[in-house]
Amino acid sequence: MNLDDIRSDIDRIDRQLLQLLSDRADLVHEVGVVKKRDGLQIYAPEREQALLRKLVAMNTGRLPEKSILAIYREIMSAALALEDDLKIAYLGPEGTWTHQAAIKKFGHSVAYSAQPNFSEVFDQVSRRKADYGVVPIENSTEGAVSHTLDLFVDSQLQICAQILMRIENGLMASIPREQIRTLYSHPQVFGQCRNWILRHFPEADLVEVSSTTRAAEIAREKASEGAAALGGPLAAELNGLTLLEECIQDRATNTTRFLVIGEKTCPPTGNDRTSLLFAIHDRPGSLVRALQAFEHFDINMSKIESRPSKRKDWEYIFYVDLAGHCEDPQLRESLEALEKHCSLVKILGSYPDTGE
Ligand SMILES: C=C(O[C@@H]1C=C(C(=O)O)C=C[C@H]1O)C(=O)O
Repeated sequence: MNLDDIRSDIDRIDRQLLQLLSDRADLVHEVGVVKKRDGLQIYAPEREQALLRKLVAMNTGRLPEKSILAIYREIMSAALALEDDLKIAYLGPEGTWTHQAAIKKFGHSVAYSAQPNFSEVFDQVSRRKADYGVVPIENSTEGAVSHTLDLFVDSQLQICAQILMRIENGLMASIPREQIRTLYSHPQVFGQCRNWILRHFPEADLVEVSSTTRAAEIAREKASEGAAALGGPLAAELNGLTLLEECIQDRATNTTRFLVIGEKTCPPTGNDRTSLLFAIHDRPGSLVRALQAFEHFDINMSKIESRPSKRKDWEYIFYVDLAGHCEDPQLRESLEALEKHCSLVKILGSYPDTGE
């Protein structure tokens, strides 16, 4: 076949694809009508998850899993945007890792709303100015994002999905490396790059700012004072900075887990994770007995964190992640057992235990 013949075949397939996409959008619209009638949420992370898994398993062609996921993310994003003016709040400005995680989950067709800090993200969703929020919860190198943990204590919002994202930070500036005197970044990123900073910039001042994109803005504005930023490539690109070095985090597999927060949690998918917080009575053995509630019902606990309660000095709140959905009978029973040892138990949500 010559080039013209092949291209005319591609044109024919594109016409079919377009028709199929349009037919698909009509069906998603029908689903939307039913959901609105029945008072259901338009966005269904459990359905998206199942669909993506099924598509990847069905795929026998030459496109890799990553491409199938990216293409379908955008197809679903476009369909969602037609149904509802879906708005997603995230920690801005544009280009932060949280923004990139939000796009990974919701695609490019929905609306995004940049917020100056995590509490504003919670606030926007609580006041229904945004439908969902995206917040980081923990990083595989630096650990918990404590501000996010604290915000869950007084919030009525629920977790409905998680996003796992590989974080590759870089050094960015508009000046040569030798002129750098001050490094700007988010505290989490300083923690992820601690050894690299000690090796390469032991003398530099480190200044914590609200986000990596804010750091990049300052690196642009204060270049003449020797400013540089640590963050993601998108923040560099949006601020016209040069990436002087890539992948500077101390661990190559540096990954952040982000949460999608909304008004409702997600129905069971068969592979779920449940997050909750609890406070124990101040007496000997309380924590052991609380945790035995999980062991007794054979529930796997994949994570535990503690934070000061902020109500009373030296009183703590524990955050745990459990395998399973809060509607699973076994998990329900273990939570009932847990309540006997606690002054507070709050389920933060159950959601698919995958990262797409
Ligand atoms: C179509 C649905 O609604 C939304 C759109 C989806 C899609 O485009 O496939 C999937 C899940 C939902 O976020 C559905 O729930 O089935």
